[in-house]
Amino acid sequence: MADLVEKSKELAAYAAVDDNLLSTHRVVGIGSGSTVVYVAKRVGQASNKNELVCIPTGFQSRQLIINNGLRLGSPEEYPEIDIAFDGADEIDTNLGLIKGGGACLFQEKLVAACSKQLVVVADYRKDTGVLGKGWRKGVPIEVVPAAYTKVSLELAKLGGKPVVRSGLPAKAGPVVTDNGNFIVDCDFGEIPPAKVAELNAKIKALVGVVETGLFVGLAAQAYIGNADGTITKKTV
Ligand SMILES: O=C(CO)[C@H](O)[C@H](O)COP(=O)(O)O
Repeated sequence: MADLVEKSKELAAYAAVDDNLLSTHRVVGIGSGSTVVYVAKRVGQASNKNELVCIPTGFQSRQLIINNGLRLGSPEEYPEIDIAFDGADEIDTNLGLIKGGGACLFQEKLVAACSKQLVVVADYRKDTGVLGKGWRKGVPIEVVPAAYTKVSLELAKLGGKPVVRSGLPAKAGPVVTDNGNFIVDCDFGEIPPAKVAELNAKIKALVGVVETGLFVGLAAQAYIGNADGTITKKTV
């Protein structure tokens, strides 16, 4: 099982890079998570790797860029990104996403918003069709620490079950993001594809919320590695 999942991540990532990284591309966003490890490896093998600048979505992503011999840039220097590759926790039929399992959702959304094209790479477990059906419950929400109790109360009024993400067993207390904030994982149950944008807007409107892990209208394509060694390609 673990081998199948790992193989499907590699399949999806390699195919996504091989199909979409063009010789004309110069600025490439590199997402976060275990599937993106294979993206960074494949970009590091590209014939035009020395002409690329790679924009990270967090600490892990920076390390992947450096360790694969790629040139590191920042959204500050490169606010226009040709293409970005990133993982997802769940993918719906409109290519709406839940992201932030690795607590990198703010920088992931920043890079996605700067990119002309976001290509999602994932194993078959993430292709849930409807957000909120996956094994990892809840929408990750990055919240300024001083506001977490206020925001949690308001998320409950929106119908969610908020839980501040704990750092245990590595840390007693909340997970702290690369931006110094907390993550509140809020379970809203199943979110129909047509309702994702509305829920995202309601959460974003709460004072103290930095960003949500709901990605709406950002992904252009998804590459899903299947357990049988095939790839499902989805576009909007
Ligand atoms: O959003 C993310 C990190 O914040 C990841 O892309 C998401 O959690 C998927 O990770 P993986 O490829 O390890 O399943």
